[in-house]
Amino acid sequence: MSSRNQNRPPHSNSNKKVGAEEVVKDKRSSIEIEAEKLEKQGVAGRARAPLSAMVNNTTSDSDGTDLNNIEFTKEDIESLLNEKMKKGNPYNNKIKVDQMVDLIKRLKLCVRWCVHENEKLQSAVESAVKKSCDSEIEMKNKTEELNDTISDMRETISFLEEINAKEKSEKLVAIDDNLNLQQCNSSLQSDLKSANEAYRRLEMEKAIIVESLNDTRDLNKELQDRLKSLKDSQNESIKHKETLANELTCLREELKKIVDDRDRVQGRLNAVIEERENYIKFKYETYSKLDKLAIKTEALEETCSSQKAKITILEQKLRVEREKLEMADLSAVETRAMSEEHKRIIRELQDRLADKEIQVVEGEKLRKKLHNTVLELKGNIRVFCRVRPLLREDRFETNMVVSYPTSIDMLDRGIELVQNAGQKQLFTFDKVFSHEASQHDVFTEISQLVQSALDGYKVCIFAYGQTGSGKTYTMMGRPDAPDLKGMIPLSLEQIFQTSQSLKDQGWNFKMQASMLEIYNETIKDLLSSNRSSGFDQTRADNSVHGKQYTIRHDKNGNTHVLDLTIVDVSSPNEISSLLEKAAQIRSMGRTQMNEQSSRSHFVVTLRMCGINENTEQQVQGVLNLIDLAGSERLSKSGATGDRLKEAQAINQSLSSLSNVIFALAKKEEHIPFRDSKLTHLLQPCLEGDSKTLMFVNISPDQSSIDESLCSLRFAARVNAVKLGFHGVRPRHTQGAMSPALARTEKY
Ligand SMILES: Nc1ncnc2c1ncn2[C@@H]1O[C@H](COP(=O)(O)OP(=O)(O)OP(=O)(O)O)[C@@H](O)[C@H]1O
Repeated sequence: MSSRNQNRPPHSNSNKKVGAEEVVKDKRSSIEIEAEKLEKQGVAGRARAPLSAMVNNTTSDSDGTDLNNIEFTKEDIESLLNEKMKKGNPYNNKIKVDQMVDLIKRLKLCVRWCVHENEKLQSAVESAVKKSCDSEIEMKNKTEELNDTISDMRETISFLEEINAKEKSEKLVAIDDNLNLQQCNSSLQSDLKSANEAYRRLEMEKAIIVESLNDTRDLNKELQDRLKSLKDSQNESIKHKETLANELTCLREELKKIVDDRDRVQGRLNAVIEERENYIKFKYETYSKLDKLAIKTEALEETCSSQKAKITILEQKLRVEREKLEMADLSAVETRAMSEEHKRIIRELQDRLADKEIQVVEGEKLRKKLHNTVLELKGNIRVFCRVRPLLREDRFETNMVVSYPTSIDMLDRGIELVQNAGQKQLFTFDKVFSHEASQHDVFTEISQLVQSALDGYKVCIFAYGQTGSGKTYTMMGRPDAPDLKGMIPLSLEQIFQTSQSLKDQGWNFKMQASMLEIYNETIKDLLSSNRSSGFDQTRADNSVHGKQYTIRHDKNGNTHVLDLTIVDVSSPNEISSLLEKAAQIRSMGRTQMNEQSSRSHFVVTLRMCGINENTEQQVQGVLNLIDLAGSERLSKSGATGDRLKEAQAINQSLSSLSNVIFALAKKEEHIPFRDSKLTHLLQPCLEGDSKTLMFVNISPDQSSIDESLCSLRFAARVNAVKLGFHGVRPRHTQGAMSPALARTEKY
């Protein structure tokens, strides 16, 4: 500001100008006065030319004098005006005139110079006024520009102030959040200080600009008032403008620097914020880890303290135990000696126990051998008699026609048939089951026989009796009641269970099942996949295909029905489903004696082949389970047509069985096995190499007394038949231990 004031033109210059004007005025007035004087003196006749004409003669005189090269001072003019005529000859007019002319000439020249100078001044004033106007307009424009610049600067300043405030708040937050960032914050604060300084400088510059603007305005007024000083003022203004422009440039540069600084600070601030966020994240993670570590440390400290306590206790215990040990060491030798003695006794006892176990096994073997020998020596077909209870159909019957002798030798072996006259006919069998005997009671008696099949024997169990006497009930049970399973399903289940338990002893059994019926002297395959279920379908199948199955017996006494379906079975469930299938297909019909009468002989055969992988023993057993069709008296049954034909066929095959039995009983040479399919099939069972059991089923009602008597007589004959297999052993080597004999714990 001072410099600008210093640059301002001093007022003395304008005073000088004013002085010059006064000098000109003075010159003009003095010239005019001199001219008036000359006119008065009459010596200025030639100088009376109009003043304006002299004035108009600007640059050169009429005599060619260049006015620019001439300069009259005030003293020159005053001396010229005060010049008097030189004293000489007062009468010499010529000299006086010449002097006058010379003076006039000089005066004229002086006047012309004055006029010329006046014109120059006037043109200078006009150009100065014009320049002043131009300068004023220019100043106005510059003033506006400066005003715009100032408003821009103000906006920039307010923007910078906002940024400043924001930066300040962010800095404060950063300072609060993180003390570690104080260093960064201090640098930011220094940046902020520099920004504030720049801002203050800008403020000062702004005040300077405002002041200079005011000065410029004052100057402008002064220039208007004092036109003479315009040139200097203009120069001054130009200089001032240049200065302002320079300052503006400087300000812009500074502003640019500030913006750059601000961007840099912003970048650093962003980096600081990012660093701060990372730090906060790291801080939280560290805190959580620290918390976990603190928890773990606490837990470990607790564990340590508890462990220490335990260690202390254990150390105490250890001391006590050591003391005890020391005490115990003293008696250890004695104890060891006692222990050795005890061990010796235990070893002796174990040896004796093993010997006893071997003796038990051998004893059991012997018992089984003797049991089988007794059975074999007995030599006849065993007969069990079973009486069924009275049924609802027998409701008109009041008394049973059977009774059971109670003497000791007859208990469970004798049965009496009470005839009309009260006469009792006694029959004895290997076992008699009263009408109260359950399926379980019956099976308990045959289970050992069934078991013989697994030992390699051929076993045959069949049920004989008049129709409706309980053969199917005994052999198959009731299909709708699992608790009333008959001998066939119970026997097969036992075979599978026992074969499973024998696996522990190294026995592996392969089972094969076949099921057939003999209907009207024709064999029918009940497991054939070609036939569907149903009585009628069976007949149709047979009639269509008319397949004849041939019965063959090999030299080992095994029976083969050629082309018969043989199914490998490995579980009781499989055999149960086969039984179910066969029972559905089996020929059944209604007779007067039985609602569901078996119209065929039903034969289930299970072949079992056992191999002991430990002893390499092999056994082959066969279990035949047969439910025979019921005999009936044709006159009583009232059967006709197909039923009559069926009944005749049944009776025929049963009488063939009787004939075979009678022939065997009489030891005839020819045994008519081939008279019927049934006897042909049963030949090996009746000939010898089998253990055969016959159930004779009895109806206890009065109306069946004759059939019951026939059945009992027939059974008695069967019971008396001596089979010719004395001394015959099962298929495995004589004397070798069979699977059943090996099962010492069970039998
Ligand atoms: N021990 C018994 N306990 C209860 N009911 C029995 C007994 N024995 C047989 N029955 C019943 O007597 C009826 C005739 O029995 P089952 O069908 O077994 O005789 P069956 O001798 O097979 O006759 P068929 O020769 O005509 O086939 C059936 O209803 C059966 O349930």
